[in-house]
Amino acid sequence: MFPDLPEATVARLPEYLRALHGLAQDGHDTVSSEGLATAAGVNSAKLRKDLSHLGSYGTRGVGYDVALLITQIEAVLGLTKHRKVALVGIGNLGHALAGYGGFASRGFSVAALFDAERSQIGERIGTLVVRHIDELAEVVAAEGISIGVIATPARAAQQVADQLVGAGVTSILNFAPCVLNVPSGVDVRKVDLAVEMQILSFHEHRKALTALPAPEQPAGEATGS
Ligand SMILES: NC(=O)c1ccc[n+]([C@@H]2O[C@H](COP(=O)([O-])OP(=O)(O)OC[C@H]3O[C@@H](n4cnc5c(N)ncnc54)[C@H](O)[C@@H]3O)[C@@H](O)[C@H]2O)c1
Repeated sequence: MFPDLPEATVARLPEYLRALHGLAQDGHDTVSSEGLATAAGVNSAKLRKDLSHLGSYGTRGVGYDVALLITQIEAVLGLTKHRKVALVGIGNLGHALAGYGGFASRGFSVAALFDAERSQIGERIGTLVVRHIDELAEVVAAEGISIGVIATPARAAQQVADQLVGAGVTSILNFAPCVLNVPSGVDVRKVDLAVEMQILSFHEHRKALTALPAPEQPAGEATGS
């Protein structure tokens, strides 16, 4: 289904979905492309093109049906199926992710927690208990887990990725700052806050440079035509 959907469009669909859920909660039945674009933080021409890939064009003068568009986007993203996630590495970040209650309403549940450190094993976080990484394969199979989240130090991440793949996980979200090698058929997404900060640093740097006063022209030199 939707084999030609551009990756950039796929990346924007969750933003549209978030905006649509907000509109629905506020009692809106329909929304214009401009209204949805503003709520999602993209430009409206891009939004219309993205949604046309789904066969959704809206109605002239009315806009998009909010409930219908939510259903269409959830179907494309495969969110009609609740997905179970295994979280590996229950340190600072792992604790924050394990305790975050916002995943369930977005179609996911953290179904199992793993760590390699004996002192962490057995800790209860919410309704889950941290298990040893050696139990990964057994739990992934029993729970039907398809997504793994890596929140270990970078030095352990490749080994953990191999264990996840070996256990049958086919999608990995990697928080460790390193590149993972995985077989074809396994999808990896990376989240790196430091990279986002470095991009913002670039913009700060550029703003500072463009704000500098133009160098003074030497006396007597022509300044233009
Ligand atoms: N992406 C981001 O925005 C972001 C932000 C903060 C941290 N990080 C990264 O996330 C990772 C975790 O950071 P943290 O501060 O929570 O680290 P941490 O040291 O507090 O926790 C890491 C956990 O991984 C466990 N671990 C180590 N090797 C393991 C293995 N082979 N199998 C299972 N568990 C193992 C450790 O026992 C520990 O509990 C790091 O790679 C860090 O760089 C990413």
